[in-house]
Amino acid sequence: KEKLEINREQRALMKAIVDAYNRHQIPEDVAKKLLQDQYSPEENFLLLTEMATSQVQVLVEFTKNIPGFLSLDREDQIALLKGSAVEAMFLRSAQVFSRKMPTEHTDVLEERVRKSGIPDEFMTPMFNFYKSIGELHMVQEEQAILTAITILTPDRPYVKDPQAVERLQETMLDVLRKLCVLQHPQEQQYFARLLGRLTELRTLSHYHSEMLASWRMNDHKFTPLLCEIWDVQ
Ligand SMILES: O=C(c1ccccc1)c1ccc(-c2nc3ccccc3n2[C@H](C(=O)NC2CCCCC2)C2CCCCC2)cc1
Repeated sequence: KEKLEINREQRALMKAIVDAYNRHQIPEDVAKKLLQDQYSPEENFLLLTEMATSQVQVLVEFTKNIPGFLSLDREDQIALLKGSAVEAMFLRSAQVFSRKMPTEHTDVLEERVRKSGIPDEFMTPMFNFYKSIGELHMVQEEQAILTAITILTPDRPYVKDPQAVERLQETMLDVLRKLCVLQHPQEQQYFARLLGRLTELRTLSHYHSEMLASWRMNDHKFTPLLCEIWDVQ
């Protein structure tokens, strides 16, 4: 029977990641804003670009605290951030959506997102993803480590030393696997289901440039950081 308990080193790794994840929260809670008012597509697009810009800054700070990340090749660090930013944004949006709140608030939030200006053809895959994340009832350690695993994906474009990234990712996967067994002893395949969400996340993120281009309004303005990260303009 392989050793299942999380050893001291893994506990330190997990603590470093969860502390960083909690320290770098999104400043303004977009859900609160959306629950307050119904905005026009233009206002919603502005809200998205503001939220997404601050989230990318938060993501960079979080990533710098992933043990081992800063010892990767500098250009690979950039390639990993660029390659995971959209996925990290959808993952964070899913976590915002599935946060514990009264049912009527979730319904209003869903309505506001549905009517925000995002083209209809993306609604089903996007909300399927949000709901599948919600059903997992992830604890914050799992959310933080899953975000780190998403960032440390070796097969992002332009990564020169994927093996170095794979070594870091495998360390995270091992901690997450043990955490899942400990946190969800009844659900045998919980860890596998969690990883399955990353596949769904990658598929959803492929749409992102069309989602942006067909946001129901014209002359979409982006911040320089988003132009860099989202490959737009
Ligand atoms: O089309 C999208 C897209 C995806 C990738 C690249 C570019 C565009 C695309 C991108 C996010 C959401 C999205 N799904 C959400 C679920 C719940 C709550 C808000 C959500 N949002 C947006 C949002 O602000 N997300 C924050 C969440 C914190 C981290 C930074 C991002 C708002 C923006 C105001 C209008 C309505 C949706 C919905 C759709």
